[in-house]
Amino acid sequence: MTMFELPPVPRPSEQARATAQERLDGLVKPLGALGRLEEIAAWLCAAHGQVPPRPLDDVRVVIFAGDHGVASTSAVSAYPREITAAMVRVFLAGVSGVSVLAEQVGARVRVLDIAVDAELADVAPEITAHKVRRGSGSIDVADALESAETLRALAAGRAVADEEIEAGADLLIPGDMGIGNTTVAAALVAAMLGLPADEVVGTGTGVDEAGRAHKVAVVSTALERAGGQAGDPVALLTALGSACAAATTGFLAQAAVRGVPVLLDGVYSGAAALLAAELAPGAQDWWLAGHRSTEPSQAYALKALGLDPILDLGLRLGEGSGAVQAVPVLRSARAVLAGMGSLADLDLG
Ligand SMILES: Cc1cc2ncn([C@H]3O[C@H](COP(=O)(O)O)[C@@H](O)[C@H]3O)c2cc1C
Ligand SMILES: O=C(O)c1cccnc1
Repeated sequence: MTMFELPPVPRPSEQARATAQERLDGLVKPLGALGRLEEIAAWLCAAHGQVPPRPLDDVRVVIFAGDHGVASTSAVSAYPREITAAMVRVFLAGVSGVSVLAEQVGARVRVLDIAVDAELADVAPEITAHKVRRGSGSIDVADALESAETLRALAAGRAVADEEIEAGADLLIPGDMGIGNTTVAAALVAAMLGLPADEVVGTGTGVDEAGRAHKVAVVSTALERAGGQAGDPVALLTALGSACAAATTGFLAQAAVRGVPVLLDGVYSGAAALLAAELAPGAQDWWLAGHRSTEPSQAYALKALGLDPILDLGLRLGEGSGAVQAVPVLRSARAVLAGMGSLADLDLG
């Protein structure tokens, strides 16, 4: 087991959750009539240790961008590797899918070049402050990273979570950008959960059936090459992950260590969450799943974490685009607790 020590994850307040449930039961509605909204309201109270929970005004998306060697050496995506760097410019220009959707809910978007296979320091120096390397290794033929790079990427993700929390984040959302990353996510989930490649590989950006079969072969080869590291998340990230996967893992683990709620997004944050929960036991108590991706590995990851997606819109974009759309649901859950009258005050004439 690779040594990677994290501070313990605090427990959300069970007392606040119970108080919230009592309050919800007394609101002016039939018992349980607000369904999942009630569960989310109680979850937020447990996270904040108070009833009602605090407003979720400051929502921050962090996009971890990087290239994956598999996309250079093998046809695993419907789009070319160069899209990754090009999309970083789109995020900076504020016209990406997640940029537009985040604006709808007043969330900020920050993009970081963790391992883009291009020189982006001239474009925006601040985005390369946590860069680990240019591209990660092609997992079917070599390790994705050196162990020291994995540790650096994990530390970078943790440092970014700290930066955002210290700047006032009420809610964090991980985003991803990296052509080929659904192949890496599938490999990580398969290795963690002991599943065959064929169960977890999806069509990503839209490969056809032959393309999916090729992805299955690539993931199977990678799993055979890396064999038997399921119990060691750091070794798994080194062998089958990428710098972005490790940074996202560190980000999710550190948010939990700091007791700050997270809305997970799609397939990439699902895979990272599985690893982060292994590194930081109890971290999943601080996360909600924003939406269900069409990628099968996300469903396995969420099930293993005991998380049930809030939205199911058939999205397959990533970037944090699904999670940001669940933000209004969380705000509604809070508003119900903060504003509804009580059944006891009902005037029955
Ligand atoms: C223009 C464009 C914008 C994107 N934004 C997110 N992704 C998403 O698609 C990629 C993963 O799918 P695959 O494994 O099939 O390559 C990642 O970059 C992910 O963030 C995009 C993909 C494209 C083409
Ligand atoms: O759902 C996702 O997260 C996803 C699906 C396909 C491609 N990129 C991301």
